[in-house]
Amino acid sequence: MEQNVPVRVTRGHRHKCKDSHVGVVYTYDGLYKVVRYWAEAGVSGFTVFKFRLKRLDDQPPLTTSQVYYFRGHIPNAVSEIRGLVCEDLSGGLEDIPIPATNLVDDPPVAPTGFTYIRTLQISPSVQLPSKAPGCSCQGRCTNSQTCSCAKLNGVDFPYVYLNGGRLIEPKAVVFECGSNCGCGPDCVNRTSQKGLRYRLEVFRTAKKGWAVRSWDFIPAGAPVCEYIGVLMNSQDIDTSRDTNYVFDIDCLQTMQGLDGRERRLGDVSLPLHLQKGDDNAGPEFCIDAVSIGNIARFINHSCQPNLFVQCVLSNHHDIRQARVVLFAADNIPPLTELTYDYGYVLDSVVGPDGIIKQMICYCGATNCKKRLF
Ligand SMILES: C[S@@+](CC[C@H](N)C(=O)[O-])C[C@H]1O[C@@H](n2cnc3c(N)ncnc32)[C@H](O)[C@@H]1O
Repeated sequence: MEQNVPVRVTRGHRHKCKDSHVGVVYTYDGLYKVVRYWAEAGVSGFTVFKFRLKRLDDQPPLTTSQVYYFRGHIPNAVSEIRGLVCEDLSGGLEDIPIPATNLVDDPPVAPTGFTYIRTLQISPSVQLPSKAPGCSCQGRCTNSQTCSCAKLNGVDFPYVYLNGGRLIEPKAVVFECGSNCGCGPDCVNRTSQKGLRYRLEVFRTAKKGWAVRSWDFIPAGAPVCEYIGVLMNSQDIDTSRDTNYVFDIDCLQTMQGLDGRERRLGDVSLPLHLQKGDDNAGPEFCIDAVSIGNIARFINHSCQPNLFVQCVLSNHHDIRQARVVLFAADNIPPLTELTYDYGYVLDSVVGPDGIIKQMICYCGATNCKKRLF
């Protein structure tokens, strides 16, 4: 205090959860200044020195509040869910129900205007690629020297058998086993094909519409969901209507990286045999989830996301129609909003009238670019 040296504060929160071995969760709360100290008798009669600390300005928001928040509010039953407006948005299609909550609108409304589907719908104008040959393994693929799908990924399987399968690192494209493979549904190289694993909730926000969070801890590298909608030719998209739910399938852009993705993924390039086509031509296919889609259509953008987009090939090997799967980029604590980087280049979105469109970003990240596009 006399030398005016700030101190770092770490707080411990008692937390009985299976993910904490010591029963305490620690959060770093930033730099504080000692503004006063004094001595008083403690509960056992000994003299105890006490210090009053004041948090310094211009620091990231406190994380302590998040710990208290998620500790108290993970419901155990439907009846405990505050602001429930729909018990299962998937209408029973997913193995785990997806409740929707709304504590923002008065009266609270449920998400409307779309139909939930679990698998991609194919627009009649889209020609599907021919099927990939597949490996000849049986049961589970375990030998990366003999599994032809593992070999396509380089030296080893892209996933490890941990928590139901986790991606070791982001890749240009992940080759999974598909319909012509000899292995079964438990194969680790089908990690992204196994449906939802976490209890996800769609919740209403004040400024971003609907959003998604998980009640469960999600470990880094775990698949969260696939972006599902209608697979369309990009040129068939009617730009005069809502294009906010259209995901361009562009593995080159995804991997060469834009802003947040670039930092996270580093210098990754597509395997040579997949580098065909004109890079500047733009994506040929997209997934339109405006009126038909799954949970992924509710996931918002963040300039500091906790999910990343991974292109995955399973039944065929045409990257223009790769599956788009969202994986956890970090260990994600329960009740944290799930987000990914939409990857827009600023001023790249032009309306049907030829005027550049802009959208304000409300992600709240310290490095927020302030605009989505
Ligand atoms: C794919 S939808 C995501 C779900 C959407 N919030 C909803 O209510 O259905 C994309 C739209 O969500 C909103 N959105 C997503 N991320 C946002 C952000 N960081 N800031 C502001 N709006 C955002 C924008 O309206 C965007 O066009």
